Amino acid sequence: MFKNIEDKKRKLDSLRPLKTETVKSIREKLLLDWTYNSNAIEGNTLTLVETKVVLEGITIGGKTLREHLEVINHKEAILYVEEIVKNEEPLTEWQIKNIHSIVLKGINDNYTGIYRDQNVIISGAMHIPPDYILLNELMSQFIDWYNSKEVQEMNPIERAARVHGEFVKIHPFIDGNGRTARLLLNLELMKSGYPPIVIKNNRRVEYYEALDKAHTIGDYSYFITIVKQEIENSIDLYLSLL
Ligand SMILES: Nc1ncnc2c1ncn2[C@@H]1O[C@H](COP(=O)(O)OP(=O)(O)OP(=O)(O)O)[C@@H](O)[C@H]1O
Repeated sequence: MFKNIEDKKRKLDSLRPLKTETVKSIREKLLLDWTYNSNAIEGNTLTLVETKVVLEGITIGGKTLREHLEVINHKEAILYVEEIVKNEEPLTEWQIKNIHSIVLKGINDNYTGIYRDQNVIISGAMHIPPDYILLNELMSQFIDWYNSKEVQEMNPIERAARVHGEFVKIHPFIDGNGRTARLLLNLELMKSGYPPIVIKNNRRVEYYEALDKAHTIGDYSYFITIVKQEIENSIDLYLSLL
């Protein structure tokens, strides 16, 4: 099921140490694409080029402060996730709250790193997130599940997809769940030596439908397929330039 990607990853690993300038430019590209697409999925109207300009420190006329902050915060959250990977830190509720705090910094400060105190629905989704009263218990179970032998022995690609899916199913925060889930997905992939992936805004509908399948009938195969395709795209980018 994962053989193709594992072969490609081996090919990439055999080229290590990778050329530093090439790696730097690919990282910059993925960082920009990831930030642009993840924010676009949740409704940010800045284009790819505008997102790049904002990351260079320039403001875009007519765009809200919130949209600018979403870009700046997302880049900072990626840098934070890279540090977690570098320091081999474990996944904990505390780390998830830290990532979320960066995503929403200056946007919704009353709720940064704090579980929701209200019930929510995900518009367009079949699944209804659990009652807020249950969140402490469910998030603690989520971490126990993650640390279980079954999950730790899973193929890292499947584990990353399920971490995203199970987290966003709980929907612990009032806002920013999607962006945090995509950061957790890449955190998990990067911990296992994979490059980060970009879930493209133009695949949004397919992505939502795949998550709906996972949440309603427990079938993760559709979502795992999307993750696999995007890993191949990221690895191909490296292989094409190295
Ligand atoms: N059928 C679905 N439709 C839309 N989103 C879904 C669906 N199923 C799961 N999701 C997940 O929920 C996220 C959106 O949740 P919501 O609309 O509550 O936004 P949010 O919590 O503010 O997160 P963000 O703004 O970062 O996307 C999506 O990005 C996706 O990960």
